[in-house]
Amino acid sequence: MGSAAASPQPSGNLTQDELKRVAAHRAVEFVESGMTLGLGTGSTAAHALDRLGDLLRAGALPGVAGVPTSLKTEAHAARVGIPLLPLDAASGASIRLSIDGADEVDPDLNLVKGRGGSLLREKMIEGAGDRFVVIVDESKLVPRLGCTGAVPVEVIPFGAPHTLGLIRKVFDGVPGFHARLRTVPAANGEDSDAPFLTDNGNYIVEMFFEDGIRGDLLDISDRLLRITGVIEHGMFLGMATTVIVANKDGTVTVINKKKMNQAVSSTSTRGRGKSERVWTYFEDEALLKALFELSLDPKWKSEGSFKNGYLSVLKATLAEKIPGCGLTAVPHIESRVRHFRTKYGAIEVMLANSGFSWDENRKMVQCEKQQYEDHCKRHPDAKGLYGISFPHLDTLAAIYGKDIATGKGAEGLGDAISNLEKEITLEESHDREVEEDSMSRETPRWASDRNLLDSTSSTSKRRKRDKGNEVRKSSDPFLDMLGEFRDDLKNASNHFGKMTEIMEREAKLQEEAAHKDPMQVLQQKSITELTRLGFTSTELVKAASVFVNVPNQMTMLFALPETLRRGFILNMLANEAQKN
Ligand SMILES: O=C[C@H](O)[C@H](O)[C@H](O)COP(=O)(O)O
Repeated sequence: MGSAAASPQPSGNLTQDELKRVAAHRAVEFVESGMTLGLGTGSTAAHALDRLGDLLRAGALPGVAGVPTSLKTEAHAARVGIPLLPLDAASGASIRLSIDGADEVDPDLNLVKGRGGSLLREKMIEGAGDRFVVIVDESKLVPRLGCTGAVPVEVIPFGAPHTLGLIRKVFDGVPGFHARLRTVPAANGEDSDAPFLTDNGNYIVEMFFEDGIRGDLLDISDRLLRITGVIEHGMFLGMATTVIVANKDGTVTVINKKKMNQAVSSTSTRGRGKSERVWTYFEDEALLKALFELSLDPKWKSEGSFKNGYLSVLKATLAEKIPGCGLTAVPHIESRVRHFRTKYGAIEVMLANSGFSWDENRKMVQCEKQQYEDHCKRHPDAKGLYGISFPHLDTLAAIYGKDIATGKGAEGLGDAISNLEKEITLEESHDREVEEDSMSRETPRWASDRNLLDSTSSTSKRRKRDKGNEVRKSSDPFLDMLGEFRDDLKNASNHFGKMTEIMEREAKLQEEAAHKDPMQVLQQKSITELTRLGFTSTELVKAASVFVNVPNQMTMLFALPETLRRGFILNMLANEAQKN
């Protein structure tokens, strides 16, 4: 969509209202010209209305119209210039997208709405559309619906005390439950007897729970709706398709319902039962938090690998944090950890290639769709990442990449070693687990530089290399050389002082290379030179891609005086980045 003004940039110390605006502006990015929208109600949705109004007035979204979920929203939308439609057969069928706030969002993206009294029209309109995007600040995320305040129920005024009694019966015996008719505060701010009236002229019963609603929400919903005086309740079950969360630090997490449902491991563990399980956002968070904590404990992680039994520790932690979650060490947790490690690696591999970048705000990889699809043909682990938020990248980097953050060699060659170590650590971690479990399983294919450039390397080749330290050969000696070089870095990387060893080995490689094809020699020489010049592993890989396509760049590198070589490569990488 077009944009009349920039979305708010994330930063620290945002107020809750600013966070609401951040989420709202992000949601408006989903709006396209010609769309009929469901327009939500409340302080968060109000920011979306303002933003839409700005865009419409700037001529950015021709043909957009909205169906308001309340009288207040109707007035607001009219004020900011959003054309309005009533909810009739035509508009109901064509509502492409609704954007609205919520009072609570649970781990399954069920919502409590209606604390502003607009739940009935909201449910009608948002239920009629194709996509329902919910916008909240982080404070709205709850472990269970009903944790933070009232769950409203719209009832007809006739016989309201009687209906209230029937509602109470549904929760008979539930400790701490109570319900009351909502009233409007008197002018002096104190309680009054005047019932609150919805836009539809109805009353609201407010239900309160001590620690949220426990039990089957659909069943509870049915029981409430079977009460004749009840018109609708504020539990929006299974309706949200996307939830946009503005986090305290101003970053945004986009949780996609489809993605959550697809978030099952594609890995099969033979002989150990099915690993398929839908993980909620909160379960993922709890898992990664526990994994991170374990990674800090040398009893459970050392030399880049988690130790036997760590899955059981994770299981116990999750059982304590999320009672009743029923997550098992194998296959559930094992499979999910592997999923995260694989996707983390896949993202790292993508980001090492030109044309891919990381959108810190949306927490997703940015690239052209075609480029992504081509990449996936060579790197299937990257599938399922296009346009999907991956909020855990930083945590995973902290878990799997923290060993490299030794503070030594923050720049230059030390950095190159560290970065390479990071990838090697990931590979080691996987192999350790393969040994733990003799069952056959997929092997992540992301932990080798070779995969950055050549997808022809097979699992069996890697296994052979890993287990027997045999020298591997691929169809491309240049890539082999990169791999060997990496192995050497791995061996030497425990201490920066081992650089001499690496360079000696490099000299030997060069000597060996002298008997090879002149192009190979040049490639080896170039990579050694780039390493000497202090380029990181990511830069090395990018440069290698250029060298493969434009060998003259290597010739030019050595034609230049040493002092100019680093600048030359930086320039080459910058040009390459611009091209993509
Ligand atoms: O009736 C009110 C609506 O359901 C609102 O969407 C909900 O109460 C959230 O409002 P706010 O964005 O002001 O927190």
